Amino acid sequence: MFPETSKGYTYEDCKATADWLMAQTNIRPTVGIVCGSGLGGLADILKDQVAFNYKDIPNFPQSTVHGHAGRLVFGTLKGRPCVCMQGRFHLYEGYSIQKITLPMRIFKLLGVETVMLTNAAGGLNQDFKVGDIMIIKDHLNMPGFAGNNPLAGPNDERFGVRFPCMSDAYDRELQQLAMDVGQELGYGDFLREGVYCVLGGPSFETVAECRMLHRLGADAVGMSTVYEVIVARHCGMRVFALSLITNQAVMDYDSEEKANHEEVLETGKQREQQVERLVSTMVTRIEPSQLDYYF
Ligand SMILES: O=P(O)(O)O[C@@H]1C[C@H](O)[C@@H](CO)O1
Ligand SMILES: Nc1nc2[nH]cnc2c(=O)[nH]1
Repeated sequence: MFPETSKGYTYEDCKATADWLMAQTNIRPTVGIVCGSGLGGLADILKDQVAFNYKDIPNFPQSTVHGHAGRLVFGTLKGRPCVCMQGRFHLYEGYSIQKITLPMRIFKLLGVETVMLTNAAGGLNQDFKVGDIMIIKDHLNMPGFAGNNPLAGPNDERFGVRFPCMSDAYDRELQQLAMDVGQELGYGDFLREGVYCVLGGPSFETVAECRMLHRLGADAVGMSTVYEVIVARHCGMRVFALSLITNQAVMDYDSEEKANHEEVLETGKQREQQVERLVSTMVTRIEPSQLDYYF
């Protein structure tokens, strides 16, 4: 009933999944949220929850990474209908790039207008500290340089154009909103902005790689988000993204530091509440384009 094609999923496959979800809940989300490693608690702030395990959703992959629960949660945030991925998919889990970005097209078909993505990342900018929240203003798509792009393959114009622009990928009004909300909440001391660089993972970076990425203009390095951003922008959704700097990238051969997933999850736990408040306050200030939504 829900076949996977060699090129990924067709429009009809995505629609079948969206229709299946809409038949199970009458919440019609205008905001879609993606939780990064250790930030799954974001989903818990939704009220009136209707949640689905990924394994029960037609076409959905499974979460295989510790810190990614594997649930799609519908609910409301101060009356705003939202959908939240409590756990995302990564290339290094062995899924195709089309498969890990499938939820963005399903968001679109559910009626989502704004996507808010979070991730855990290593800090390359020497002014950044562990626990800083970096508002992403741009990205470096390293796998993309080698042709690994989620839009490779036949283009379906029902989703978007063949050659989408990416110079405006990260919505500037939403970046400003994040800065304003962050200041109001008293987060000024740990709120930053910068460029996120994606690598394939799952191995963390060598010292030489970190030095190179920093020189190329990256402020933080991670293993996700960029592919979702490309697919979300292709189908016309507004995008906001942030990185929680969970560890300092190792830039020095004398350093005793070793990047590890436990530290990533631990930093996530320590900053989860602030990330939740930032995102939830932003959501309450984002105006949906149509006001006749219901839930
Ligand atoms: O899903 P995100 O990008 O937050 O996860 C990061 C990258 C790896 O999956 C993991 C490494 O600790 O955290
Ligand atoms: N690639 C990469 N991903 C991360 N996710 C969290 N920390 C890191 C890091 O240092 N490097």
